[in-house]
Amino acid sequence: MSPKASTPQVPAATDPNVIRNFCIIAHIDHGKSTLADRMLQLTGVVQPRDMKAQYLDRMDIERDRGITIKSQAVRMPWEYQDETYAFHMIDTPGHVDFSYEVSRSLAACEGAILLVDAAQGIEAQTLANLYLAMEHELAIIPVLNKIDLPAAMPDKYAEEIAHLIGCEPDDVLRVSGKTGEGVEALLNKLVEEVPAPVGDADAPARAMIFDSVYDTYRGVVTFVRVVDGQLSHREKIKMMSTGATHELLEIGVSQPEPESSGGLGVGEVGYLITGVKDVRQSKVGDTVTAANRPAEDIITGYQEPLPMVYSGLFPIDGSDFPVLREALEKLQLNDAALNFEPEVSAALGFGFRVGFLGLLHLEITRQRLEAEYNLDLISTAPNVIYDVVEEGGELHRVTNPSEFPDGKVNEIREPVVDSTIIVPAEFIGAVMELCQSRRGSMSGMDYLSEERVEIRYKMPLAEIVFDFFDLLKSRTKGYASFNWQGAGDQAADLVKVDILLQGDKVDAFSAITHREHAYSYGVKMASRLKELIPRQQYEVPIQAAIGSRIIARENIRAIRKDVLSKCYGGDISRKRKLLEKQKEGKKRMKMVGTVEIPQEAFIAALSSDEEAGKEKAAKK
Ligand SMILES: Nc1nc2c(ncn2[C@@H]2O[C@H](COP(=O)(O)OP(=O)(O)OP(=O)(O)O)[C@@H](O)[C@H]2O)c(=O)[nH]1
Repeated sequence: MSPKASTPQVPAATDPNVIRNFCIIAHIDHGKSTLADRMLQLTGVVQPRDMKAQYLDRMDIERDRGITIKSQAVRMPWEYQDETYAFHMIDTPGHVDFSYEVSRSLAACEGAILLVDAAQGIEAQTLANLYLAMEHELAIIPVLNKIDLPAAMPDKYAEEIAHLIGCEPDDVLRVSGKTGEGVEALLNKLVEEVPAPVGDADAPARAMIFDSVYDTYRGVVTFVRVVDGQLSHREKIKMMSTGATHELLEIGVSQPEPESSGGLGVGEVGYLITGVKDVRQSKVGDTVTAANRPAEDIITGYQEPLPMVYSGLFPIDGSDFPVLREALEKLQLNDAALNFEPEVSAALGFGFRVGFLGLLHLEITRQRLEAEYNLDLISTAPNVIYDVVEEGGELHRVTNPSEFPDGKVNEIREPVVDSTIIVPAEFIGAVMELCQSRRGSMSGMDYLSEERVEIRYKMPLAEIVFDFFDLLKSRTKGYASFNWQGAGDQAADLVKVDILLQGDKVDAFSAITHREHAYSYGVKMASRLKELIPRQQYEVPIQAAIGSRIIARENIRAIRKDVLSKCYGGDISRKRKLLEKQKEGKKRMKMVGTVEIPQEAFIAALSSDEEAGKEKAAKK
């Protein structure tokens, strides 16, 4: 292919035969960033004087402040047997909530380094991504890292990895990202083992988006891998899922600082800037083509990011509602998976029903809303999506327990997941017991080595979203690693439990649970609320109900709180002060039916068991 007009640093449309696209699959802390540092150094793209630990991670921080572009894909030159090769190292998000994005990053590569800490062995998260890489038919380069550690057991873990991917233990490379030992050999191995990209240079352009990020100054920066043809500076491009067209204001590669070029050709990985302001116009998995000569077929595998977990977010101070709306809209610019719609709750006022990819996604979003936008929020208990088939055959997608139909239903379906747990063999019993108590059914078990096993369970998503991982950790002394992926849905015996105060339903406390767990949920909520709601001037019954059937009941006894009782003598100003204070307190009460509930009671009742425990202890 003939090179096109280009800036001096980066020739556009490099010969695909010298391109090697790879990613690094590793568990947190197994040393991905440190190894990447050594590669940047050895290939000479970062000069020794500019080198700082975790170079690429630091760029993230800068990007968050809007200064530079995050380096999702770094280009590095490498001399091998008198030829200069171009490596593209592509970053993969690590967490299961973002597994679709992981899959797109893998689809942009031909090879993957499987990086395993030589003192720890492989973990469930790594395993899940390894299987994904195998599905994409990537060349796998197994590598043990941290061999400089005294605790390293490379022979033992080389056996484990060899057994897992079907190679010889001697094929497993041994490196130290810290000292640099073995890294050069690894780079040579990448040239030898990772296939060059294949594509049709003369066909209409097709490039797959594997990441897109919002940059305050430059708008959306889209990372693509060109499959066929080529994309050039200033040309009009088209997003194939939406048909929207944009002009390519800038195109280039990161090495690792962004450097613009004349274009990108077959097999090349780089970034595009079009000036759009919203990542939803540049979605991960979508295909980019040239507007004046569009391709016919999209690159397969595109999926809309689908929320798996829903939760209601309400500002504690009702007047913050517009701030919350604006904040969510801003976050959405950089998070195509976040979706929300307004929700009104009788108990909590105006807020939003927000869909998330998983609990981590929820936590990150909530933290960002609180930290960056100074919001105090109540989030309702997260729930999964249920398909409810009513008696007449009508299908309801229920994302909020309060929408659960009251009438008779034919069938309720809930999402299930395939989960993988890796533990030392001594904990098999504990893991099985826990999974079974969460309605899991075992789908398999394999010994990775004599001491470590991989256990697979099919489980309802609703059973793992809350506290499953915490329980798993505590029952396995912290040794378990856990991963899951969606596996469709199945029918289940589920019911809605309502909580009533003085006979009125409190929508924020309604929950959908398995029939067997309904009773314990009802009892728990009723007794928790009894503690949290102050006595009123009349008796207040708290009830838990399935439909019209009451399954649990507590009473808050009547009392009139006399704030002046301790105020002896005639100091009128002190009395006034106490009465003022009482008035202030009342302002923060919410009226639910005829019952006044302090805001704090909602927060405490909706917090997890663990948090509730902490709060209780703090009060004491
Ligand atoms: N002794 C030794 N320590 C290493 C080596 N590689 C990484 N480390 C250390 O292991 C820890 C984790 O390394 P990182 O490179 O941050 O690991 P990571 O996988 O990128 O971690 P995340 O960014 O959290 O995903 C750091 O304290 C490193 O200094 C190595 O080869 N030898």
